[in-house]
Amino acid sequence: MLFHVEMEVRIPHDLPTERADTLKQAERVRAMELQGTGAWRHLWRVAGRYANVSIFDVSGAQELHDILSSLPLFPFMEIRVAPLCRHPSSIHDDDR
Ligand SMILES: O=C(O)C[C@H]1C=CC(=O)O1
Repeated sequence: MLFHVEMEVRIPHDLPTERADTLKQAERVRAMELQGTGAWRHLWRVAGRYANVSIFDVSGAQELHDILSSLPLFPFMEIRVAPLCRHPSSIHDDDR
């Protein structure tokens, strides 16, 4: 099942830089792992914002929640999720 996910990162200004950098590095490693498994199918930076737009391909809402809530930056992210289904006019075979 596909989900459109938008993540906005809001790291508090009083979080020590070292801690923030460690979390960002851990997030990067985890994001790359999840892309490798196919669960995190697409990842784009939103221009001009510390935000991304992503497509997740997971079994359902519970798996998506488990993945998102275990991300290192999860405590500092505002996340919006939209479930996706196939568009009848899509010409792409992998839109499901
Ligand atoms: O930078 C972000 O958008 C937040 C997060 C998502 C992937 C990653 O590496 O960090």
